[in-house]
Amino acid sequence: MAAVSQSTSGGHSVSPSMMAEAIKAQEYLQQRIKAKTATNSFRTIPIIDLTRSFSDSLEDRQSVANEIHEACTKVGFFYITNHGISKDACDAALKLASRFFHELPQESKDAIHMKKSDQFRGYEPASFSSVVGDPTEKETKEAFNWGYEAGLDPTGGDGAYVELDGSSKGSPNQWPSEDEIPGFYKGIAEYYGEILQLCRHICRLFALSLSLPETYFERLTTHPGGIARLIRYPPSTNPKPLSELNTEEEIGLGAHTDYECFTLLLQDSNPGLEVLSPDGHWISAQPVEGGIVVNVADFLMRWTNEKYKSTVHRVVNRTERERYSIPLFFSINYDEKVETLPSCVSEENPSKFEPIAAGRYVLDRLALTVPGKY
Ligand SMILES: O=C(O)CCC(=O)C(=O)O
Ligand SMILES: [Fe+2]
Repeated sequence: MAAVSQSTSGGHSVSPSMMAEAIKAQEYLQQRIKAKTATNSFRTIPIIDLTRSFSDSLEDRQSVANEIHEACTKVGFFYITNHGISKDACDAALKLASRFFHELPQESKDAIHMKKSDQFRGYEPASFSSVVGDPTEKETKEAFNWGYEAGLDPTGGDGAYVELDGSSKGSPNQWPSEDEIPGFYKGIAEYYGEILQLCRHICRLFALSLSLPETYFERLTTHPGGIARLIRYPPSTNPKPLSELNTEEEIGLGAHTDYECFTLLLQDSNPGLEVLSPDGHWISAQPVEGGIVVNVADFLMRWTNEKYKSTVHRVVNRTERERYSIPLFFSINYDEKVETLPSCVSEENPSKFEPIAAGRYVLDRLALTVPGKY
């Protein structure tokens, strides 16, 4: 998850060493936004056809994993096609996003406002939060955020779900009333369930891509972290093409990296997502027919000893139409404390990182985006 509603993350205590690491990660992000290095620069985002990943042949599955390895070491972003989620299911989810923002009266949105949640859930009005943690940095997006609950998981989960801070409370999700938006929960559950299972499939490919046993991540994803959001970007009031000459952008979502393992992003047919090549060029992640965007996030970058890249991105709606997107930020079980992956360390390349629990890492990053709080 990129930073959302940081002003609601109260009560969280940060240990000095973890705090130092979170500060370093934040500084590293700022460096990447400003730095211009030719190393690892890219101009296109690879498209990976998942057809062979569903094959009975390990060789087929490994060949897709090899493409993922290439994309993650070079770009940190890729599209997947033939992923098994139908066009109808994707269209239905995007339609639900539009219904949420259009059909629900403002007072009903306010009734589930994110400030009522200590877990970043619910309705997030435009400019309520900013990924850079600076309230003067306005963003045009508005969103509805929810997280994993066992009822949304087609496997039913293992009953051991915990939140980011390691506590297990009841579901902190704030759902709109069924009377006002009939079929909303059911529609969300259908889409979320499919995406969650796709995330687990991708975990198997990630394992193969990192020369690990295919089932390596399975026991770590029995009650995964899975914050998702419906996002609406209003039409641009002054559309400008993506160009080096335009420095004043109408920022939908500021430049950031995601914090978890990886993100699966469904976007509608309007462009808006832009990915920063290390040489300073913004590359448009144009919608691809039937494609879902996958990007490596910071926890996975850390877990792979920085072998896999978590790449800076932002959203600018350059059209006169509304844009909708639905990211899901997939994490291993938040209470799982892990060391750098064994295939990413060697005598010549020792681990750069201490073991850390997945949820703790995300929470420390979020905490830092509350100006003056820690
Ligand atoms: O809306 C998009 O296209 C990207 C959203 C995103 O990057 C995020 O929510 O972290
Ligand atoms: Fe993001």
